[in-house]
Amino acid sequence: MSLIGKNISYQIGNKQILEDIDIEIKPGELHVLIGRNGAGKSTLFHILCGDTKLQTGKVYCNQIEIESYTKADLAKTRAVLTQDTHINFPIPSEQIIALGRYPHVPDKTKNEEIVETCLKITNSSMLKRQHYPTLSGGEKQKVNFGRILAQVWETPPRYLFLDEPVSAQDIPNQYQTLNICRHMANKGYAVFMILHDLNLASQYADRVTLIDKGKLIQSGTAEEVLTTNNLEIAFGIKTKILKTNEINFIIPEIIGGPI
Ligand SMILES: Nc1ncnc2c1ncn2[C@@H]1O[C@H](COP(=O)(O)OP(=O)(O)OP(=O)(O)O)[C@@H](O)[C@H]1O
Repeated sequence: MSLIGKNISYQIGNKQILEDIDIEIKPGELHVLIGRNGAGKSTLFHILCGDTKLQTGKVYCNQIEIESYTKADLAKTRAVLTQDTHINFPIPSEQIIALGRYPHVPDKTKNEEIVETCLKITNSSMLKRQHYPTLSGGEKQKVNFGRILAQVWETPPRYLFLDEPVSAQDIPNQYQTLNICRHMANKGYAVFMILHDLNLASQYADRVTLIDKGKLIQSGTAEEVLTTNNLEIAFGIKTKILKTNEINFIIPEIIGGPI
């Protein structure tokens, strides 16, 4: 059981966005995709989760081509947190989380229990009756995280796809979100996320995949991939790596100056 992308290439007009990428997302692993703005992370992410149609290459989810899944089966197999969820009507936050249960058998008691659990673990219980459009950016992100947890809250292995899940969050909420992701991976879920914070990647990832200009640079443990050499190739920055007992901290050289 795993999600495998093979020889994935993608082009828009004359622009090559992705070139011959091979990648595997495994249950039990927290896998972080990193790279510069425009490197092709979101494009790859949306191809792997089945939201963007393949041009070249294949994606197999549990040995079955992702394109042969029905929308309903895919929704039970993997949940996707994107960066923006625009909802402008006055719907209570708990109903947003309840949307995650929509693909499943309508078991009212069980679904209500799952929604309550997902409100609780994302620290969103106090927001449950507040209308979604009135939430702050970080609160919306937590509620949407709760929604995708509710969507795959069944027996693992299932897949969680998260595009910059902590981009709007303060430090305690960042750790809370990533601790939940860690817990889900430990339970046997496959967790695949895009992160820009290299130190969070270093701290939480079992596997890091680094891409640059649509090409795979390296995939491996954080220690193998987050090297001064790779970071200079992909980000064009010089870094120092501070090794501690817990993690390797990446300290970038301050670049740029006043305009
Ligand atoms: N419709 C389009 N026409 C032209 N170029 C496009 C189009 N859609 C995406 N691109 C380009 O594809 C490249 C990859 O985009 P993508 O969103 O995958 O990057 P990313 O690594 O997720 O970046 P970021 O970190 O900024 O979110 C970018 O250079 C982007 O400008």
